[in-house]
Amino acid sequence: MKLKGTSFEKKRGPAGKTAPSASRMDFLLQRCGIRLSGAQLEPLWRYHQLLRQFDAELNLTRIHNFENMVVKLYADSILPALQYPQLPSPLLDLGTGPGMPGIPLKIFRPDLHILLAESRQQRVHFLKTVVEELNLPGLDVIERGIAPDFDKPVAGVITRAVEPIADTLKRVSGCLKKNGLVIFMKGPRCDEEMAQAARDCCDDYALAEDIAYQIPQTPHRRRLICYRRRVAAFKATQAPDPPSPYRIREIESESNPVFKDLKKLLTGRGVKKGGKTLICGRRLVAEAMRCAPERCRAWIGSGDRHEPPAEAPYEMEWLQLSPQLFGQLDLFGTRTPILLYDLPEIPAWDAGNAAPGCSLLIPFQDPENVGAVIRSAAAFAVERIVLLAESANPFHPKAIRASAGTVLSANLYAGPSLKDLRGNLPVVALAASGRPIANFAFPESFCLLPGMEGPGLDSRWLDNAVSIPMAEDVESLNAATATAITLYEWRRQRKGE
Ligand SMILES: C[S@@+](CC[C@H](N)C(=O)[O-])C[C@H]1O[C@@H](n2cnc3c(N)ncnc32)[C@H](O)[C@@H]1O
Repeated sequence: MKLKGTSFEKKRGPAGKTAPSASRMDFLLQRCGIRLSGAQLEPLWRYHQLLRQFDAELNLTRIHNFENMVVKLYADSILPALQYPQLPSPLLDLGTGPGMPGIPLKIFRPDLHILLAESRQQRVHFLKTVVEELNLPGLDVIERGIAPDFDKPVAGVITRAVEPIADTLKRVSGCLKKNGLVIFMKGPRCDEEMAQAARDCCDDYALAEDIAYQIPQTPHRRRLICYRRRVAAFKATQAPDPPSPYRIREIESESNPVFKDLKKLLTGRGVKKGGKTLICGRRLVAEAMRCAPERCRAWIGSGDRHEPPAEAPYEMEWLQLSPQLFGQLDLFGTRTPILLYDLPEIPAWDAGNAAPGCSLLIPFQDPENVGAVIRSAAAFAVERIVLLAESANPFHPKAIRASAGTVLSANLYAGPSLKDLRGNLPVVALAASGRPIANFAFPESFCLLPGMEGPGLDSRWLDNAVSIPMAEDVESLNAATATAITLYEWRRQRKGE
């Protein structure tokens, strides 16, 4: 992928040092254990350029050396996501200054909804410019100082270089939900602050994590200190909480229009038309609420009133269905509440862009195969998952379940139909007649094309096909299984380099 105003080639500076570039930034991040896709590197590089541009006038950071900026600002901001992957969302970055850690974190973890809170007007102006330029959904600026009267509900707070722990814990008392997390990015010596917090805030917060680590390949030591809130957010006005924050609607009749719309979501066509899906199963529902609370539209229950969990968004509706109606939606018989979930936009795939790595083209018509292959693609860190027009909807409830939820945060793109795939694409196809995979060296950049279930592959792709050896009397492997084996071999070769 080519970035605006730069190139991925290494450049030499005047003194023989490697000049700043996106590829140098990528290299430095990788040394810190952080791997970004091209689609993540581009906005980070753009952010870096804006930070440099505005810094001269606004004095945004004291770190100016390129390599230090990458390591001490961007890598430092991203590493909490590797140390503590269960980051909550929405996540308030309290005192973000020029956007640390919130902006690099958002680029690394696009699934998080991040609120950048900053009290100084000039910095707010810079943040708004960055947010507009990067155009990342789920990245907002809160232009005010956070105090206990700030009552927008959040599931977590993260903060770096702002103030002592106890002060922040008190400051977020109006917005942090019960069981929410406050994550402090600290240096190694913060025991005194923690002792103070234990004295002042132990009724409202419990220490949940204390993770010591080092920025890899550097001597810089860090600590991630997390506190879990034991109590509900206090309203600054002390007004009593309403009995339930959710609108509850009882549905008993098959002819209820809301129920009829829900039933349509049991087919791929209904999911596509309605722009929504049903997520079933306790773990997947919790995962979806954590990753994208803003997409959660309704909590669908039956029988005993299982309240939505504390991290659920208040705007969500609560539908209570009769057991008979619920049974019709409970495709997998989990008997646990189902989530009505807004689909994310799937951007169009740019086939002309020879981006590095693997673009997995999916033609499968069985939603379970689509889900299973997305799960494998996530496991083997495929760069792009391209859904061809023939593919079943990846958000069909069966696909979501087969993907074990990985579809909710996968790098999905919408591709053309099989017949419109350009003949000059660097396609590696999968076919029983192909050359044995063990003798094949995967190129740097390619499109992996498995055959459709049933008809298999169009003959125009057979020249560059690989096959997985099987016992003689077996006709074929399941398409998703064959793809998983191929991805394993691709990854193995890449690691061996
Ligand atoms: C030392 S800077 C750190 C900025 C950033 N977190 C970083 O690590 O680079 C602290 C920032 O927090 C902001 N700030 C301080 N108190 C705040 C509050 N109560 N709400 C929002 N922002 C605050 C300040 O304006 C300043 O920009």
